[in-house]
Amino acid sequence: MNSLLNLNQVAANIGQYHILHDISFEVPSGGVTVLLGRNGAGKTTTLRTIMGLNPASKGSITFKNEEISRLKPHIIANRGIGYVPEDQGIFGDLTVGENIRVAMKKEDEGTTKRMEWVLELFPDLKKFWKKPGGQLSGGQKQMLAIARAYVNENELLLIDEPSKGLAPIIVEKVMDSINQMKEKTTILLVEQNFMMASKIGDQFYIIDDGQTIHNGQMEELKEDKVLMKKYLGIS
Ligand SMILES: Nc1ncnc2c1ncn2[C@@H]1O[C@H](COP(=O)(O)OP(=O)(O)OP(=O)(O)O)[C@@H](O)[C@H]1O
Repeated sequence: MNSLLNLNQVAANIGQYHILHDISFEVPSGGVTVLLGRNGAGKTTTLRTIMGLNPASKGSITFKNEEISRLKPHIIANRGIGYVPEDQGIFGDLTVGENIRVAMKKEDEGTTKRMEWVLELFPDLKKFWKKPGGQLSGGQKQMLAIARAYVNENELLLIDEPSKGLAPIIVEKVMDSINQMKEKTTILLVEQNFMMASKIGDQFYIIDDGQTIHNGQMEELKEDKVLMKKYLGIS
């Protein structure tokens, strides 16, 4: 098993509700793996389950061939998985610089280099370094959320719907940035915007009603109108 992350028959509950029934997929090292599916299919819950925020009730989750499904979220994060949640998780009262600093796990050369790189990628963050996070535009908040995860020495980034609520032109910008980031780290992306996902994704898994039901290369999916209509509602 050479995949970076592997989920095998994972189930998870939220309170009394069985939300994930059978999630199985692999994320190879490098590139972008995309989780697709309709609203409420279980994509966000899958990412939360990987992070231990919503622990798995059954099945196995391995990261670099080690079982992580029974570990606490901060331990999982320290193993090298960064998480950009759907609500971005930035501090509205802290400046851009402070938001990045509090996210840093180390202040070493590697962290400094990654920070410099990500500030080149998102020049707005440099420009608004002293501005409170709460006063940024939607796109800038998304860039800040991604930068906070990227500055740490992670081998895998989980990014939940980065296009959500953003204007098309800003979506393009965020997409270009993730495309550049994929040269440096492995990305597991949840995305409803199929156009965006298909441009940057290498392989995909479709989740429906808490189960992984189909997977393949993104190039193939673009040609499969029947599948897109049936599970993604795209015609
Ligand atoms: N706190 C909660 N309590 C009860 N049910 C929940 C809770 N959070 C999510 N769910 C349910 O779990 C299911 C999966 O939700 P999830 O957010 O993982 O879906 P998703 O595929 O990410 O969709 P979306 O893009 O709409 O967020 C949905 O039916 C949702 O209603």
